[in-house]
Amino acid sequence: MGSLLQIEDLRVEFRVPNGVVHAVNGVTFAQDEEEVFCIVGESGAGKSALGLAVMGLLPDNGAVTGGKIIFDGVDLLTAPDEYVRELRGKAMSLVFQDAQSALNPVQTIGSQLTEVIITHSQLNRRAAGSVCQEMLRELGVPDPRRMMSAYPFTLSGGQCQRVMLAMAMVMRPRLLIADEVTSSVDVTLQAEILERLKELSRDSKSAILLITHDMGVVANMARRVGVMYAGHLVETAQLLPIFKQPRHPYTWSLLQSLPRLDAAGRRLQALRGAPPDLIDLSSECPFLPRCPKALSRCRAESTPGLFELESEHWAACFNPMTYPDGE
Ligand SMILES: Nc1ncnc2c1ncn2[C@@H]1O[C@H](COP(=O)(O)OP(=O)(O)OP(=O)(O)O)[C@@H](O)[C@H]1O
Repeated sequence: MGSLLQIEDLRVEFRVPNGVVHAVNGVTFAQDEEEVFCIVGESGAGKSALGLAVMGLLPDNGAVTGGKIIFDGVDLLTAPDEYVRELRGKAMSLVFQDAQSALNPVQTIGSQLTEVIITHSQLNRRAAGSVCQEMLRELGVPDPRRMMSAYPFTLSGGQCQRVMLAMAMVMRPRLLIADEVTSSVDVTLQAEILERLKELSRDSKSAILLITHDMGVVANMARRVGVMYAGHLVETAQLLPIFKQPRHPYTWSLLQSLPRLDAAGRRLQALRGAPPDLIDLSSECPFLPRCPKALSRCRAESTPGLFELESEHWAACFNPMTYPDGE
C-alpha cells in the first residue's frame, strides 16, 4: 500500500512576545493508507503543532516555515487554499481533546452532525440524519435518535468525545488526526472509545495519525510509532521494537519512567532535567543535557538525522541503546 501522507523536513514556528518558538524542527515521516501511526512525546514536544500544520489550521501567530506536507501526492503547502479547504472535513479531519468547547452550545448535536454531511455531499437533511445516527451507533451511543436532539451541555465528557469522533469520521476520511482524544475520560471509557475508533477506522479504511503522551494508548492502538522530543522526531519503528528494544536514549528513558506490573515495588523514575527551551534551541541534540549515553561527539556536532538501525527502525542518535542478542 502506498503512502497517504508524507511529511518532509517540516518546520513550524510560533511568534511570541519574547521571540520565536521552534515547535517542529525538521520532522520527516510517511504514513500508509489505513495505517495507525502514533506520535508520542511529553507535553510541549510539538505534537499538536504538527497535527494542526497538516490540517492547515495553525493559529495566526503560527506558521510552517519549511518542508512539505504531501497528502495523496499533492503538497498542501503549495496547493490552492480551496483545494485544502475541500479536503478538510472530508478526506482528512481532526479531533482533539477539548470536545465540549468545540461543539456549538446553542445547536443540537443532530444539526451540527448533519451540517458536516450536507456541506460535503449531495445528501438531503433526512438522509444525512440517518447516516449520522448510524455513525453514533457505531461509536457505541445506545440511543442515537435521542442524542441527535440533545444539546452539548447535557452530555457527559465521554458522550461529547463520541460526538466529536462521529463528526470527524462521518465522511469516512482517508486520514483522521486524533489529538489526545481520550485524555479527558477515565481509563475504562478510554479503552472502549479507542476500541470503537479502531473498528470504525478499519471499516472506513481510514488511516489515523494518533497524537498522545500516553504509552498505554500507543500500545493499544499503534502499528507504528514516532517519538517526538523538543520538536524533533527522534525515533520511529513498529510498535513492538519501540517497547522491547527502544534505540534512542530518550525513548528508553521514557519507558523506564513507566510503572510496570511485572516489576513489583519498582519506583517510577522521573526523567532527570527538563526539556529545552524551544525559543533558544541550539543545533546540538536537544536531549543532550539529559542523555545517559552522551558522547563527546554529541557536543561537537549538530543533532543527527534519523539513521535506519534495523529494517524500519530509525533513530536520531550517535550512540543508540544496544541489546545483547536474544533479548
Ligand atoms: N499558539 C501558540 N503560541 C505560542 N506558542 C505555542 C502555541 N501553541 C503551541 N506553542 C508552543 O509550541 C510548543 C509545542 O507545543 P504543542 O502544543 O505542539 O506540544 P504538544 O506536544 O502537543 O504538547 P501538549 O500535549 O501539551 O499540547 C510548546 O513550547 C508550546 O508552548
